[in-house]
Amino acid sequence: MSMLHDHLQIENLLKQSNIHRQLTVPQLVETALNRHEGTLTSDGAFRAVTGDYTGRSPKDRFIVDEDSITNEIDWGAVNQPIPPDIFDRLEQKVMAYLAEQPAVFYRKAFAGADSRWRLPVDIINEYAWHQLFAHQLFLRPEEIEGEAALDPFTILSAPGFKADPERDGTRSEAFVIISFEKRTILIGGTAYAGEMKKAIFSIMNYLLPSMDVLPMHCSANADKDGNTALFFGLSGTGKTTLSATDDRMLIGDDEHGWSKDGVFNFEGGCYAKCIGLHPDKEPEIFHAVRFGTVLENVKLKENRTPDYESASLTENTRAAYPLTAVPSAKLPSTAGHPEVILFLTADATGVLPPISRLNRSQAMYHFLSGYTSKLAGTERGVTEPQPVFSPCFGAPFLPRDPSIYAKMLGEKIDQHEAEVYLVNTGWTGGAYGTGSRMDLRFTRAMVRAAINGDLKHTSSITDAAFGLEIPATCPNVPPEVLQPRLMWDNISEYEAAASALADKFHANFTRFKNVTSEILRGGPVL
Ligand SMILES: Nc1ncnc2c1ncn2[C@@H]1O[C@H](COP(=O)(O)OP(=O)(O)O)[C@@H](O)[C@H]1O
Ligand SMILES: C=C(OP(=O)(O)O)C(=O)O
Ligand SMILES: [Mn+2]
Repeated sequence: MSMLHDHLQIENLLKQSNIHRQLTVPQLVETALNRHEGTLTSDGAFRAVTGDYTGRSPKDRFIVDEDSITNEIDWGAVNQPIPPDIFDRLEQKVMAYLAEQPAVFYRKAFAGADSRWRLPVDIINEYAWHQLFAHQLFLRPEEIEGEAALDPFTILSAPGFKADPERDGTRSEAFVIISFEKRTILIGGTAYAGEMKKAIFSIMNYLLPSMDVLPMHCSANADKDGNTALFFGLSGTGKTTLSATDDRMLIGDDEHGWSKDGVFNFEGGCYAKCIGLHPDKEPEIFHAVRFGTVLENVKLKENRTPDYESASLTENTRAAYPLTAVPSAKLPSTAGHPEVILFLTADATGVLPPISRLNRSQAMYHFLSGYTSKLAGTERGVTEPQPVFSPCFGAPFLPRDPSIYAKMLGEKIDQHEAEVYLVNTGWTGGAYGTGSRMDLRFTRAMVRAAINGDLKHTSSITDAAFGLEIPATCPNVPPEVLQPRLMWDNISEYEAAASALADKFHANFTRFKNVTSEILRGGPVL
């Protein structure tokens, strides 16, 4: 490393002759191909392979422990502290590393469709395809109006720079470190593109609550009259899949804010899982794979058509495309106050009903619990569904205490009289291994019925273990599918599994101190 680059500042780095600024999509694709960063597929998409890191690496993600934020961060396994001097040294090294690369890519982009809460993001990438990803996922300068209200953050991403844990103070060669005071995100050692967007999401999750906007790990869509639905869910539960449908306008597939005026997307694109992608089942996503789209870790056949069935590189194969690639997208991606809120959960025990209506207590209880499963691939080391309680259905991205977000959601639900449903997109007829994943067509029919109001006045059956109100009928869904106990071959096995899951809910909830009795009433009745 040359001494010349000691104490390099970001502004100086950006003045170097190796910097390519604001390249267009064709320039980025061409450059990435020339640099052998990936291949062109038969549909004109750009396919990249990331190597070792094919999902997020939560154990390598840190927040710099700085005076101005230390009392506001919910420190722990999700938000791991790292000292400022370690960050400073590593930042110098990463900048020196980038300064020595033959080419580095820079662009200005934005997060937040509503300018009042918009964050400018300066993105500096070692790889042209990462810059293409950033172009597609964040908002582009040419498609926004108004001055961004927030001060910018910078992403410095150098996947080829591997940290030395002994010397650099990281846990491994990979690191994702957020400094709120320096307004910088430092990424190295991993080429998984999702780290960039989820780091910006984490920053929005820190910044917005104090501005009276609720940041949410959810997708959103709306009908022509602006009636809005939100789909909360941890990775793989169906946010992207279920929000993309030809009868509603897509607002966004993953990250939104809810302000006093309605909902707005943070992003300018989608990041869809594409394992098993099929044009009949998920046409909007399938047809978004075209020139400009980034396919990440998708296996290609000999003739360069994507093999969506193959998980040989990872289960967590991805397509990154702009909202403009989705015909039903609403631009700019803002919408009214939600009327219907769906909590998506992928229950690997096969116990939770595929859809149930939640009263206020249950809505709060289930939002705080955030019960679901981590599905294979999105996080390093997860290879089969792993039951998890992830508060607010997004714990990995919440710098603050979950109760802050939950309180805001409760107030907004009350104010706007939103209806809340719990939707199990996971297993039925038995646990993972014996049962099967809920049929996507049925889930779509249930979601549609909930949004149309068809489930409001149907008679219902109260679930014996969880006290959840299960509609007795739903258009286009066989009635037995709605009742988990009827789907299991052996009722006593079902009952044992239900009671075991209820116990897990109770045990998990002890982590929340000072919750009201109203919220506690929303828990399992067993
Ligand atoms: N019943 C179901 N509901 C939703 N998704 C399902 C269902 N069954 C299978 N899937 C698959 O699960 C995955 C859901 O992933 P995705 O929508 O990308 O989740 P998220 O956006 O929440 O991370 C998709 O690959 C989809 O095809
Ligand atoms: C990209 C991710 O999330 P999602 O599956 O929700 O899009 C992720 O968790 O890394
Ligand atoms: Mn998604």
